[in-house]
Amino acid sequence: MIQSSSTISLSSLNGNHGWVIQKFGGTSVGKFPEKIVDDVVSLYNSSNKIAVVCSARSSNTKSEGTTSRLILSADRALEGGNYKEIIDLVKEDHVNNATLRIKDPEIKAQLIKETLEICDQTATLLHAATVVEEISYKTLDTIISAGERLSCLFVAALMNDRGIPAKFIDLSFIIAPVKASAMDAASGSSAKASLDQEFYDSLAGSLAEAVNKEIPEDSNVVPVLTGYFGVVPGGLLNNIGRGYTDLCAALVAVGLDADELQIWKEVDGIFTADPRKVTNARLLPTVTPDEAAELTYYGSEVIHPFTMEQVIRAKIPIIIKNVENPLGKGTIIYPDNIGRKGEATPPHPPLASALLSASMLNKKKAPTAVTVKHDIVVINVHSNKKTLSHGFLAKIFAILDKYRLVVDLISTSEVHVSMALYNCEDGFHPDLRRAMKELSSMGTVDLVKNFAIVSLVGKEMRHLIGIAGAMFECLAKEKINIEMISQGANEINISCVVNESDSLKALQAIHRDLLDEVEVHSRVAQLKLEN
Ligand SMILES: Nc1ncnc2c1ncn2[C@@H]1O[C@H](COP(=O)(O)OP(=O)(O)O)[C@@H](O)[C@H]1O
Ligand SMILES: N[C@@H](CC(=O)OP(=O)(O)O)C(=O)O
Repeated sequence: MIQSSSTISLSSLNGNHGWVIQKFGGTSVGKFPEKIVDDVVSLYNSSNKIAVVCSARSSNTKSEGTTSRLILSADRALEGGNYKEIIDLVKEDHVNNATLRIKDPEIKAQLIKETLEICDQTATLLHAATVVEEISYKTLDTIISAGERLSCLFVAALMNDRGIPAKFIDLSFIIAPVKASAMDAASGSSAKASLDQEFYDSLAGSLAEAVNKEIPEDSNVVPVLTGYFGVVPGGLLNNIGRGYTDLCAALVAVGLDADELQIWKEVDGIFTADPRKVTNARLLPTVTPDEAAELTYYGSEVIHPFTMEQVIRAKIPIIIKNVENPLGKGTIIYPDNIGRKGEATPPHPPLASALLSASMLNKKKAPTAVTVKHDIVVINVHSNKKTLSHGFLAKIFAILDKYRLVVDLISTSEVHVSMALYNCEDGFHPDLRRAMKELSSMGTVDLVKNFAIVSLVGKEMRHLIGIAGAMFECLAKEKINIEMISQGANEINISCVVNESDSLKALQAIHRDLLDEVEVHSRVAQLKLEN
């Protein structure tokens, strides 16, 4: 295979031939597994040692994928419903996939046998849950682990089938179980659970050990690691959430002291806006970890936010690339003020900017991207106290905390609080209803749905006076009503809540006025003249 310089990993360009970690999402495994093997893994494994980390298979969208099905099966088991039909769907999907895609009869038979075993073990676990009428976070995590085990068994089999020697490595048991005390068990919590840096460092070490044990140093066998990495304190789903495979890949990269972490998706990288919604959206060559985290949190699911801290601490760059376009340059996520492994720290920003031409400066001082988070509800609480009550906010947060509700945006006065929260249910999530009931003891409470959060993100926005005004002026011009406004404490995000029905118009108008290249130059020059 011919390699253009843009396709070779950054590490091999630097003359290193160390580990490169490649993470593949569930929809890529579902839709293009042959491309993963033939076009991506084979492109890199002549120049680097490759470790592959995969998520559970989704044949269409993530919400219909294996992890979502397994979570549904657990819900069904708890309600005493028919969990078996869900497991049968998972079984059928994986057996059909193996039958269709694996050519070698021996590899195929072994894969189908192991697939059936995992599905049967999961059904047994679900049956046990129906008997005890309870599913602990550990049980739920073990149920969802089936997704990554099934998917990685398949990917390893496909690689072997297509001539790339590969070995399946199950990371489900990498973490020693945290023994819950009788008191923890009674309160349903795991008080000693702590996902601190010490935990992550030791986990990264264990992940590297698992790889080194299975793959000898001079071997060309590609380890295929389950993106599920065991029962973390407090639960993987509970404490890290969906998208945990990115974090797994990051910790593998840290443990193996990799030269880079590649996150393979179905888009060319990170764009100035969702390219499906904004035709002029531009691919960004680089973004900082803070920008990537804000974009993910506010609707552009680029990378799990916990991933960045771990790899950047180890000075490992992250590259987002497209499985369908492996020759593309992708987007590099790395801070602009920290040197990469083996490199000196780059010049301090003022010195760096002094070297840039005036036109480049104009280009730099613009927002980076605009994003929309859908399925937002707004809760308004109006205190019934006639005088200032210092416990008002504390009480509200205690109630939200009790129901594990996360507030995306908040605006407050002494007696009034408006909060925007994510709610993906058709109606309202039961915990949201319960919280509303408790909040109503404090005053008048109303809950309104069908909103979206529109966020403008960019590290340069800290120094761009007038940018908030420009964003809101743009929305006013489009006659879009703004329900709430907030500027993130980190100053790289300005967000507002608008009606869901206006969200696409808002996204496109903000991109046109503040991110389209031609518009940005004149708009930013105008902001400078005004100040
Ligand atoms: N700013 C953005 N840049 C790139 N993709 C974005 C952006 N905002 C939203 N998206 C959407 O995020 C999705 C992420 O890519 P995809 O590979 O499908 O996700 P996953 O790997 O999680 O299954 C794409 O469908 C893309 O349209
Ligand atoms: N399968 C898991 C973990 C994951 O990371 O998925 P993905 O890489 O497809 O976003 C989930 O759906 O949450």
